[in-house]
Amino acid sequence: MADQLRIAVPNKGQLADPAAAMLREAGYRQRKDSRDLVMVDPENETEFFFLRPKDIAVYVGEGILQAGITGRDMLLDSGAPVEEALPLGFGGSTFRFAARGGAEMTVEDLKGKRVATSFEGLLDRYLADRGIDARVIHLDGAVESSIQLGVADAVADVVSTGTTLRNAGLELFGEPILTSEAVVIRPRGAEDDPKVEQLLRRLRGVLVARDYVMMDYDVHAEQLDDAVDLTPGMEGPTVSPLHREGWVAVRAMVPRAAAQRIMDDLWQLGARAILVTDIYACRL
Ligand SMILES: Nc1ncnc2c1ncn2[C@@H]1O[C@H](COP(=O)(O)OP(=O)(O)OP(=O)(O)O)[C@@H](O)[C@H]1O
Ligand SMILES: O=P(O)(O)OC[C@H]1O[C@H](OP(=O)(O)OP(=O)(O)O)[C@H](O)[C@@H]1O
Ligand SMILES: [Mg+2]
Repeated sequence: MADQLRIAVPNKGQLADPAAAMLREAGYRQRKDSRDLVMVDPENETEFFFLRPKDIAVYVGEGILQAGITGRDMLLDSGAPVEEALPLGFGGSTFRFAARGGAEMTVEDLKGKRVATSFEGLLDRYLADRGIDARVIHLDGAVESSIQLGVADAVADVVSTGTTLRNAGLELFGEPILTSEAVVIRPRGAEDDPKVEQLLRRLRGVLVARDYVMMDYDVHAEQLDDAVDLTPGMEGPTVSPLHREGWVAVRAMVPRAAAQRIMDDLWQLGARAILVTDIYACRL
C-alpha cells in the first residue's frame, strides 16, 4: 500500500527488545519470531523493517523508510541526512576514550597513536575538530580487546556500565565524546508526514505513561493552595467539589519517581484518600 508508514527498527542488539516493547505499548503489532525481517501491521497501516541498528540511518536518510529507531551515536556516525525527532529514554550510553589502566593518557596524547573504534565517523570528526592527527583503526565490535592484542594504543567505544572496559583492564580518559540513547529518526528537512507525526504522538504518550502517575486526593479547601503547589499537574490540576462541607477532590499527574514523597507531604497537609494509579495511555 502506497500510504503505508514504513519504519525501521533494530533487528538485534541492545535496542531491539526495548524498542519492540515500546512500539507494542504504543499499540503496534510486533514480530513474534526474531528472525522475521519484515512485519506488516494492517490495522495501523504500518510496515516494520528489522534492520541492523547501524544501517537504519542509511535507509531513513535515503528516504526509503519514513522513520526509524536507532542510537543517537549511530545516527551521528552515519553522516546520513537524518534528524533526531524524539529521544526514547532507553539504550543510554556514552561514547568514550579508554586506554590501558595506568597509562594516564590524555586526548592530546593521541597524536600519532592508533585509536580503534567501530564508530569511525564520530571519531574522525572529533579528532579533526581538535586538530589531532591520529590513526583510526576500524573494527566491527569487541573493540576493547584491540589494545591487549596490540592493534591499537587507545579505543573510542560505547560505555554503559563500564564492566566490559574494566574486564579488559582499560581506563577511561578525556571527557565523553557523546552521550547517546535510543531516538526516533526521520529524513532531514522532510515535509511533516501525518503518519510519522502520529507515531511520534503515540510514543510521546508511552513516555508520559511510563514517567507519570495519576494522583487523586481529598483535601480541606483551606489547604488547597498548598496542596496544588505540591501537585501542579501539567496544565493545572482538576479540582472538584466533594460531598463533604469545606472539602475538595483533586486530581493531577505527578512524576512517578516523586509519587511517594508527594503522598507523604500531602498527608502532612491533612489530605486524605490519596490514591495513585498508573496511566495506561495518553495524548497530552
Ligand atoms: N551495554 C549497552 N547498554 C546500553 N546501550 C548500549 C549498550 N551497548 C550499546 N548500546 C547502544 O545501543 C545501540 C545499538 O548498539 P548495539 O551494540 O546493540 O548494536 P550493534 O553493535 O550493531 O549490534 P551487535 O552488538 O548486536 O552487533 C547504540 O546506540 C549503543 O549506544
Ligand atoms: O559498559 P558496558 O555495560 O560493559 O557495555 C558496553 C559494551 O556493550 C556493547 O557491546 P556489545 O555487547 O553490543 O558488543 P559489540 O562490541 O560486539 O557491539 C558496547 O560495544 C560495549 O562493548
Ligand atoms: Mg554492540
